[in-house]
Amino acid sequence: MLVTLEGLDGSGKTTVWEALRDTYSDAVFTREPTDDSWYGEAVNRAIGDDDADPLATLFLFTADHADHLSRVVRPALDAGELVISDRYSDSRYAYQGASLRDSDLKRPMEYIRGIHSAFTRPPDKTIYLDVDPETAAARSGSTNKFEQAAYLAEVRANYERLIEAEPDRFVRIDATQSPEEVLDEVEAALDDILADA
Ligand SMILES: Nc1ncnc2c1ncn2[C@@H]1O[C@H](COP(=O)(O)OP(=O)(O)OP(=O)(O)O)[C@@H](O)[C@H]1O
Ligand SMILES: Cc1cn([C@H]2C[C@H](O)[C@@H](COP(=O)(O)O)O2)c(=O)[nH]c1=O
Repeated sequence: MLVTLEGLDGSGKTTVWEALRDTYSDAVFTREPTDDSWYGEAVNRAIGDDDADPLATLFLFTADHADHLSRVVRPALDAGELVISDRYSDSRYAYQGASLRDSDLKRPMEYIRGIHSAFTRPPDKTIYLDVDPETAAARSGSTNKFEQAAYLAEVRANYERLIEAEPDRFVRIDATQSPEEVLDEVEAALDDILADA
């Protein structure tokens, strides 16, 4: 089973993902962008480059996803493992959907979903840590072009569209709560997900 954690920068995904390692010690913990491949390194260069072309950036993230799928996600799922990924394809739909809003693409999010549909493995469940863009930007420190409240507001609107399209896949958690409360709710959600599997 593939469970993903999604949300704005600073929503607390990595804090939760790290804590879950103790409780679900048999699971495979992974993330996007990957932190152990040259594809991930290329993505991180694009994140840090204010002049990086948004369409080129989409394809770098998508290449990293293809490598992540074939090298980590599919083998683990084929072996019957529980995979928990800190960010996954929805990040691309939400973030690059916003970055490409003023491009020549008519419907960027649909275009990006179309590219993925030919090869991706969709998540079985997605835990969405919901936080307002101002809190997200403040917590993340606004250190790069993605961590800006105005941009994150567009990203959040895209996440809402994704949730509206697939309400059964998403579990929304109020991520403005304390870290302890957020973790409790995520663990309860994950227990329910695994019990229903
Ligand atoms: N529920 C919370 N309440 C207040 N602060 C939090 C909460 N969860 C995480 N933080 C703090 O917010 C900052 C960002 O948290 P974290 O790295 O987990 O977020 P993230 O969603 O993984 O962000 P990014 O996507 O940018 O990596 C950290 O300083 C963390 O300690
Ligand atoms: C996977 C993915 C990520 N992003 C953005 C979101 C963040 O601002 C950075 C890095 O992610 P992290 O969780 O802070 O390490 O990249 C994106 O725009 N598109 C994606 O597909």
